[in-house]
Amino acid sequence: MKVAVLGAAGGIGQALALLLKTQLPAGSKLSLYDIAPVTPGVAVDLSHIPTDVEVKGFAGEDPTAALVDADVVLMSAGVARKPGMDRSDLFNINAGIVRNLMEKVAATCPKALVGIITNPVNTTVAIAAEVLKNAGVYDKNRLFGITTLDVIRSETFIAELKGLNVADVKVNVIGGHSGVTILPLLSQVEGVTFTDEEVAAMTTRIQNAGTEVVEAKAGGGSATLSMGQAACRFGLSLVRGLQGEANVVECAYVDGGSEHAEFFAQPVVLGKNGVEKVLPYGDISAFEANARDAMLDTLKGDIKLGVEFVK
Ligand SMILES: NC(=O)C1=CN([C@@H]2O[C@H](COP(=O)(O)OP(=O)(O)OC[C@H]3O[C@@H](n4cnc5c(N)ncnc54)[C@H](O)[C@@H]3O)[C@@H](O)[C@H]2O)C=CC1
Ligand SMILES: O=C([O-])CC(=O)C(=O)O
Repeated sequence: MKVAVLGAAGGIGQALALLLKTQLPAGSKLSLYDIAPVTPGVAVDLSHIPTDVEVKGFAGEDPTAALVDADVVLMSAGVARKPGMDRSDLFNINAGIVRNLMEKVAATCPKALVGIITNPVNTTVAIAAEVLKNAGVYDKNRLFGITTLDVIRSETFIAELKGLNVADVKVNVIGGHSGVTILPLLSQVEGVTFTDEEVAAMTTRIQNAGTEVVEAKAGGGSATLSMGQAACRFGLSLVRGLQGEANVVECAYVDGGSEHAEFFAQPVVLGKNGVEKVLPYGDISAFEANARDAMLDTLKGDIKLGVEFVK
């Protein structure tokens, strides 16, 4: 199994690469690419960790060498937010970066499962899809926006509030990955009840959790370590699905035939070809149905921006 990380010298990329080096199955290959010249050095550094995962690093303008024979590509290349910015403010720089890297993915490893981390995810995934379509290699089951950070935050915050073991808390988060498009389905959390006030406050906290980190880092970037963990969990789930493990389920932002929008985050079963099955997200409360309906104009606008950028 070969996993390529694009943006591997960055805050997320280095954390993710470390976790993958220690957690990928024995015999895997880890391929690190970043425009930054330090990247081969990051690979040398990781290669001294005694696990059976071979690490190679590539720098410069062209990611092709890193992408050859990749089964999974995880992309965090781009710029991150500073206080006062929205994720959508990253579009001007990151849209072009994602487009250019996806052109290389389409040409070099068109069958790879691709997980997009680079923000604004609601839009960059649409950009990636358009590039793959233009190259004639689009397979909707192989492209994912990684929204796992919203899931692990929800699980952490709920466990804290209710005094639970976080390992026992499972939450689906649907929609997209910015502000009001992030919708945790708190009504479905087993064995937990929330007051209306708790639902409103918890939903807002989860939606603003990225900003919480951006402000706490005070100009030093956005979530990197928790995102490294989230992307590692999602990447390992992709690998487990590819290896034929049954019942691997994650929420992800996919082109899954949703009635709500062209791309919509919801639970999916992962398998040998990426999305094996899109799962219904189940019964939701009136509060959640209102929030879902209220997000759709924003989400569809974000997607349209990505489609139009490539066209
Ligand atoms: N999906 C999610 O839940 C989350 C997404 N993000 C996003 O992930 C992205 C990366 O964040 P960080 O790692 O904190 O940023 P960072 O600035 O620490 O790292 C980004 C890396 O991308 C590299 N890069 C820039 N242009 C490139 C190109 N053309 N080709 C290859 N590499 C290139 C840079 O050299 C740098 O090493 C941001 O867009 C951020 O908003 C961050 C947190 C959560
Ligand atoms: O908020 C940001 O800019 C980074 C991000 O996507 C997150 O932490 O969820």
